[in-house]
Amino acid sequence: MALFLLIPSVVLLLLLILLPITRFLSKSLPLPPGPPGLPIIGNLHQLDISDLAVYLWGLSKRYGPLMSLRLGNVQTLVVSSAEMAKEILKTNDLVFCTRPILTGQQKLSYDNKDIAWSPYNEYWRQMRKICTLHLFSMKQVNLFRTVREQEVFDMIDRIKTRSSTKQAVNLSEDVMILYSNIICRVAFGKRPSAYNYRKKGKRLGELMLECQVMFANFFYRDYFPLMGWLDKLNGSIARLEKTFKDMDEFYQEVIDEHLNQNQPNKMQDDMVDILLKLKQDYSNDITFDHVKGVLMNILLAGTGTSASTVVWAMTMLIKNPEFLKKVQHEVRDAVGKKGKVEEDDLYKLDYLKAVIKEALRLYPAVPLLLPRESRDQCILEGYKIPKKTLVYVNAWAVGRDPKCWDRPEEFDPERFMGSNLEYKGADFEWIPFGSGRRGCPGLLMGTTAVELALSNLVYSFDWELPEGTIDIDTLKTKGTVMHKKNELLLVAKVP
Ligand code: HEM
Repeated sequence: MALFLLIPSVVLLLLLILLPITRFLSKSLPLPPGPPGLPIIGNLHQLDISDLAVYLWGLSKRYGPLMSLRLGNVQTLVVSSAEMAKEILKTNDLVFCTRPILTGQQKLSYDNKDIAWSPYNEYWRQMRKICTLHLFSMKQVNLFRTVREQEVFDMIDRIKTRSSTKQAVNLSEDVMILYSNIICRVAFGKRPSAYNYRKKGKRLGELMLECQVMFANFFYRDYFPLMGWLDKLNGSIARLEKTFKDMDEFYQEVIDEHLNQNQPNKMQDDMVDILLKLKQDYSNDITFDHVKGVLMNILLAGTGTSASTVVWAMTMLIKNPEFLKKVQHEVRDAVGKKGKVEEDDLYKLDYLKAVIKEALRLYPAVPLLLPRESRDQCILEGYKIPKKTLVYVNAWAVGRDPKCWDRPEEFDPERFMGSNLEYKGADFEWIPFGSGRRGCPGLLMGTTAVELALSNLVYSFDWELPEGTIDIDTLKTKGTVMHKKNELLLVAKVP
């Protein structure tokens, strides 16, 4: 009996002694190394935001795969190797699975009532579970198959018309139109052009662009809480309010249209219908603001990411014609003279999938993933990571980690042939969709739409550089989604 009482007492005593010691030790541990900064602003003045992922990758070669920066008041960690990405996204996922509160994102997500920018909490857990089941599941993705096929075949027809005049095709523009059409039809039941009649308001495409600008905008209050007044003074807050109001009017119009049972030409069960049904079923938890927040995620997360992936894949294929030939051979062989690639054919196209994976390794659509924030203090590799540290996982750098990739700068789809690297994010040397609790829930929807478009592009045309063009540049845009900066202009020839 005495022993029965003695053992727990000893354990308790040890805990009482050890806990303060570990706390003390972890407090005295250093932060990960990083470039020295200036008082008050820290490293903010050094950041080259025109090509942030590449700039941070360069710095990490000097300071290591766990690198500290101080952005104004905000302690920041940049992660640049597969090994350390695994520490953040898997081993310590529960510590790093919340998002920072950022002014632009907070406003445009109705106070984080969305999925992407919501902090990690009970609301997010429920909403993500519900949306994964009802919006992003395989069953749901399959339901929208006809929309994807119609839109891709329409794009191919448009390119065919232009190819007969030998005009160069602006693939960046065509592919962006394609994915805006697909996402709007899947989400609202209509193409975006249906909303372009708006006289007072802006067109939907312009509005979406404005949201992206606001997401990437520098708000003083995010880094210097006492200097938020500067955001008012320089007009950032007024611009954000205006963007919010325009978007809100748009969502409201779409919702009113869906609530009106008599609307003409209505497609059955688009995403707004599903969200409105969920709002009814979970009337205590889901409001119109939640519906609008999730709509914002679908609109903005689903278009640019897929479009940039197709454009980078085509850029890489044109720059490496031997791989273009191989992938054309695979697709044309598998599909024969049918005239188009349908979704049923995609399972036969291993080489095409390898091309897309390799393009995503070298040009991940979201090169710094979405930022995370630590929910608690934690120790990594003997360094202290304080609570509320802003965390960037640099997928651009991870995809080029020489410890994981042979000839990392070379485009070679064959490295993915026969490899079991999967999209789901379990392999940390390749994380274009992130991983763990906050990994991309739209992965299946995104990859299916990318595979269908790319396979039809290489099946239907032979591609050449326009006359007088010697090579294609790989300059990138700034912002969360990394597009090719200069539009991809190519000549399409019907074989
Ligand atoms: C090629 C296409 C796509 C790529 C490369 C991509 C990539 C990503 C990445 C890197 C993240 C951040 C993951 C992290 O922090 O670990 C993300 C999050 C997210 N993506 Fe995607 N995405 C794509 C398509 C889509 C589509 C089609 C949708 C929906 C229509 C979507 C919806 C979302 C949402 C809602 C989140 C936030 C998840 C959360 O915070 O819980 N994505 N995506």
